[in-house]
Amino acid sequence: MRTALIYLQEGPGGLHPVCAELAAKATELAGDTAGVLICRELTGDLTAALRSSGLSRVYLYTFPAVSAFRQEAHRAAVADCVERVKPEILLFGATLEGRTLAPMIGAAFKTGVTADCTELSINSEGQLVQTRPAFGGRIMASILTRTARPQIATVRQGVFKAQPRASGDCAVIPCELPGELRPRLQTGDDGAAPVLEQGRRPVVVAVGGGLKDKADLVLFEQLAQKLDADLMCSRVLVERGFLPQGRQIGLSGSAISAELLLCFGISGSVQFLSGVKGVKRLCAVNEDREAEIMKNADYPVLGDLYGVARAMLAAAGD
Ligand SMILES: Cc1cc2nc3c(=O)[nH]c(=O)nc-3n(C[C@H](O)[C@H](O)[C@H](O)COP(=O)(O)OP(=O)(O)OC[C@H]3O[C@@H](n4cnc5c(N)ncnc54)[C@H](O)[C@@H]3O)c2cc1C
Repeated sequence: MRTALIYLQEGPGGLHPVCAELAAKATELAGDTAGVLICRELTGDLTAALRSSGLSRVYLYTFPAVSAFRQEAHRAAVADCVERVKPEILLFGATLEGRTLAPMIGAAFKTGVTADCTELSINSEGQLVQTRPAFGGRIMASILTRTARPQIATVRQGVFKAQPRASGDCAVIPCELPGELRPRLQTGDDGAAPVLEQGRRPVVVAVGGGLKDKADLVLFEQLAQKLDADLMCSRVLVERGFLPQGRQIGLSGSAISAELLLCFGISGSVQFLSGVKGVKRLCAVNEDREAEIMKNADYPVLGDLYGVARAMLAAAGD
């Protein structure tokens, strides 16, 4: 029987939402589905999330002293789990954690990784067909990992639908890392900085090429702070060195699924828009009424991005 293993990432109140989406897809792809979870301790929230995941079992690595994502610790645990389970398929959410780990595991097992898949299926030869946009989104490529195993793919949040289940059985198999890594990890000091994920708050403020100067970011940082929002950007601002790549939305950045996205001075390229498909409401501020983003916005605001941002700040009581 084919086994699909999913990397389970902790999230607010249990697991990251992409885990339930991957679990639902894995059930379609394989008769046997399992997860690998790395955490400080198995909390009640995590246990509840595992029970409703539909996975048959979870391999649990507890690092009591490691409070955040540590790439060396997490890589070692996932690699150990892959050795034990020998899955045909290994899926990661396209989160910062998933995007960091998938290529490391791919390299360790000398197999391929397909990033940001938009569809996964099994062909007549039992291989995983990994479909994703290529050439800037102009074609869809179907990629096979012909011989090496596992077949590894990352998938962004919102691409597949979660299938909420009634609480069921999910066996928890406690695992320990073999070798010298263990004592070092248990002290919590593997030397790596924790990775923080951006763009997960319900409101996101995004700035783009319309921003003239790096110093102008202050206005949008203030607005984001006032709205309790994450500040994100288009690729142009990463290229100009205004903001780090971790804040980029789009095909080669993060996909977000905010309740409300406020875009300032962003044209709405196909690459940018591919990262906002999961957004519930989009407000675009642009001085060009013909800009693509204005056609895609629920609330198009024709005007100068600085003037509108100042007016919003004033309305919010600043
Ligand atoms: C393979 C590939 C991957 C890519 N991946 C990404 C990606 O992940 N994310 C991404 O964003 N891009 C990506 N790009 C780049 C993408 O094609 C665009 O170049 C980019 O999205 C443009 O960013 P922008 O709309 O912010 O800037 P611009 O195209 O410069 O648009 C600026 C907008 O601001 C408006 N504006 C200017 N001044 C003002 C003002 N004072 N007030 C109001 N409005 C104003 C203008 O009317 C314009 O619409 C990728 C490209 C390729 C080829």
